[in-house]
Amino acid sequence: MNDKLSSRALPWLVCALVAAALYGNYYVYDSIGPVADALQRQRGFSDTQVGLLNAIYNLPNVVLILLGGMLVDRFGAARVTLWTAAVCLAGAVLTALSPDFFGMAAGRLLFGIGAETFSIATLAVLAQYFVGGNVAFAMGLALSIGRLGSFSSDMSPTWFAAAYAQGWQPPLLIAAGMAATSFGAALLYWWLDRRAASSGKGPAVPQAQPFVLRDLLHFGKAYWYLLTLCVLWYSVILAFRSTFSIKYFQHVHGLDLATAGAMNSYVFLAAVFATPAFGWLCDRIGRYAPFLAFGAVLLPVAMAVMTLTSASLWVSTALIGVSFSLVPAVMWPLASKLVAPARFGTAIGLMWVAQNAGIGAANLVAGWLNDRAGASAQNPAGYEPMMLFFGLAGVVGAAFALMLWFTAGRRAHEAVTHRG
Ligand SMILES: NCCCC[C@H](N)C(=O)NCC(=O)O
Repeated sequence: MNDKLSSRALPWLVCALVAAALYGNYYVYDSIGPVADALQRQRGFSDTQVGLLNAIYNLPNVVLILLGGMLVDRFGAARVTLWTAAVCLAGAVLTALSPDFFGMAAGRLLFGIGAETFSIATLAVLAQYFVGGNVAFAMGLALSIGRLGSFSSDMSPTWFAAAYAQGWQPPLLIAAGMAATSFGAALLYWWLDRRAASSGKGPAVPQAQPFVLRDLLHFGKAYWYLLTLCVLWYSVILAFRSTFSIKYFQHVHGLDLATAGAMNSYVFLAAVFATPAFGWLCDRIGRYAPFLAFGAVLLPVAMAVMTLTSASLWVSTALIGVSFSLVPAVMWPLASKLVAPARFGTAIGLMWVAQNAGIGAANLVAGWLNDRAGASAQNPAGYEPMMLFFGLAGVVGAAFALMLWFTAGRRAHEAVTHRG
């Protein structure tokens, strides 16, 4: 491998491949929402079953994320990225080809088992290759390309209208194709990493930082407020935007599938550009907690506008778009400021464990509420309990963000780096 490629271009080439792998992975994650209505009409799935297809992604990860972190430490980020991309591909193929609900759920389970560990491994890859600098920018960039995958999934009813016209299965086969692309990118990265390692030009692999239960005692109040916000905010945003929103737009606001998907997609599109921009802005002015609180408050406001007013869906979509761009841009850097660097792995691991439990539960509760109230195109009012549930969760999340701001996020607090 030539020296120039190793020293300058290699980290960015790795970043591009990781981003491409994340693109396919996020596309598959969001592929259920656009076919939710078709699954109900053509296969007779209830909303509880539709919710379960996404909940089953999260629930095993309540335990597996910790194991995934250990796998990355034990076998290295490159191998785990490749293995988990293969597991995700197998899951996506099984989901698309299954003749019944149980096979499909098994596919989504397999995909979930691979996907969250895959995400952790990709973060570890970037941390290794950008140890000399630009790590936050590289991570923000890769996350943005992942969001582009979510955007593409929501736009797929427009881009692949012919596939959607044939029913629920062709769109899921396209998702399986995206998983194959993600695997291809992971394979290419793994090959590049091996070549770099064998020529002595690979990244320095950092000392493993295992999950240490005792560390939790050292986290201050502000960390627990942030964790609670992380659980509630991601539960609302992902259970709503990635599972039920397209169907909700179709049934309650009378949009056709392509328009509903496009409306949902603008949230992700905004995040592609705005997340790194907000991150840059917060870094420049050195304030995080007020921006986090502002983003968190916008979510229940958007839910209220969507449910209680006759304002155009554009208004609530714009509000959710700002929230979806601002909160992740601030949450992860802020976490790194609230705990000592040596405990950062434990802090993030615990946030993702709780986050997965929350998103899984929110998908199940929302589906159950819709079924109980008979939510459908003929009974749009049946969606009200779900929206109330999401609204209340958003309000509690915003309250924790405000508490975080007032206890540990004032200007004087943020001027000093917390030592945890
Ligand atoms: N691929 C969608 C689920 C991502 C969950 C993951 N644990 C996470 O929080 N990623 C960061 C993000 O904002 O997507």
